[in-house]
Amino acid sequence: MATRRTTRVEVPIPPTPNGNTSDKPQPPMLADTPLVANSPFLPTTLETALIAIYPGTLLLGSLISALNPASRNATYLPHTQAYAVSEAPSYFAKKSNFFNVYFVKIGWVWTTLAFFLFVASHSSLGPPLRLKLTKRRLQATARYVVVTAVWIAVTQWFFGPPIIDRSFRWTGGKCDVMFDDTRSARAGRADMSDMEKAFTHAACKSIGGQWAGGHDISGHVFLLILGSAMLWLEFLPAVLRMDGLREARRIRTADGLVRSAAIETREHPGNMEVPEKLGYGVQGALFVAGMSWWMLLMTAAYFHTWFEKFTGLLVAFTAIYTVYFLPRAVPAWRQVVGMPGV
Ligand SMILES: CCCCCCCCCCCCCCCC(=O)SCCNC(=O)CCNC(=O)[C@H](O)C(C)(C)COP(=O)(O)O
Ligand SMILES: Nc1ncnc2c1ncn2[C@@H]1O[C@H](COP(=O)(O)O)[C@@H](OP(=O)(O)O)[C@H]1O
Repeated sequence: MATRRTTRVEVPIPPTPNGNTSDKPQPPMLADTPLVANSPFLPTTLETALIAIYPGTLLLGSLISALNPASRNATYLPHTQAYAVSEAPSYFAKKSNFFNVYFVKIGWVWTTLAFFLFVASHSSLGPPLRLKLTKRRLQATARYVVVTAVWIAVTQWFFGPPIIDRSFRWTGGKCDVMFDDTRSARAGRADMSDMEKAFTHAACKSIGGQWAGGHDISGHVFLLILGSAMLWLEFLPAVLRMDGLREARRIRTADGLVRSAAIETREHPGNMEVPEKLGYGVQGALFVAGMSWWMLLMTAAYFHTWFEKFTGLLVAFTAIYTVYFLPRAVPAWRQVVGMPGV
């Protein structure tokens, strides 16, 4: 059987505060590992740059809609969160566009496929394409389950209507059904429970009503940021040959002190097997993350108000922070979900 070529990455161990240096890999003894000054609650410089792409994309989209004459002349309809179909300023401004229907609308399927292709095929998590449960694979799955639970709660179901629909109601929105009195709309209304009538956007649309009056967090912005940020933060630490996203991350250890994440890397502190080729898993995740970026830009340019997009970003960032950053500062939470590449 062919074996994969690997590169061993040595992480330079800087001098300890008392001036000692170590030229051999040392066992992960906390007392001997260097302390780090920065807070474990904060992302590294590279992570900050990666995260800044998201608000940057929302700003760029708003700029496109403000400068594009076709957008400026089109009529924006707040109850559909879109421009009037007959005046759509671009193919991507139509809800029926191919990428919306077959990529975003079933976005969690693509994110899930890309995630598990990566987890099953990348050698940093376990033997590629072999059904072996490793701690890294289990913890990656735990991260996926938590992020998926947030996606379900925000967009699909949260002990009844999802959070997006509940927050719409809390901010004064309602289902306006006055203006559709067709036979099918009347039949739909008769079939529905009182709770459905009052609460869900999907049910409101199905009876020909208009979801109007409240704050409608952008589900597209939320889903596209949540899914793609999860993929980036999973595969970047595993493929980077530099310490930008891996060892430069700071964690709080059991003794309450802050150190480099390298000390929790198994086998040898600071060392990790890094395959030379990207492989299908990383390529798949890159493809889904790239498509998500493009659709995020299109959503930013043609749909929703800026505040609805901003709240979509905020909710997605809260979930990403809880799963990918908070564990660094909270050892008990790190035991459950781990850290990618560690
Ligand atoms: C409340 C907590 C629940 C706890 C449940 C535990 C979770 C365990 C996870 C188990 C694995 C789930 C596997 C999921 C596999 C799938 O992906 S199947 C369904 C795929 N569906 C989608 O991809 C739909 C994506 N679309 C949307 O979310 C919305 O359409 C939208 C993009 C947000 C936009 O909504 P609009 O209505 O168009 O505004
Ligand atoms: N990039 C995009 N391309 C096409 N339609 C988009 C879109 N972003 C948002 N929309 C549409 O705008 C509406 C609000 O989206 P959301 O709240 O999920 O951000 C949804 O309409 P429908 O619910 O009528 O399909 C959604 O399909």
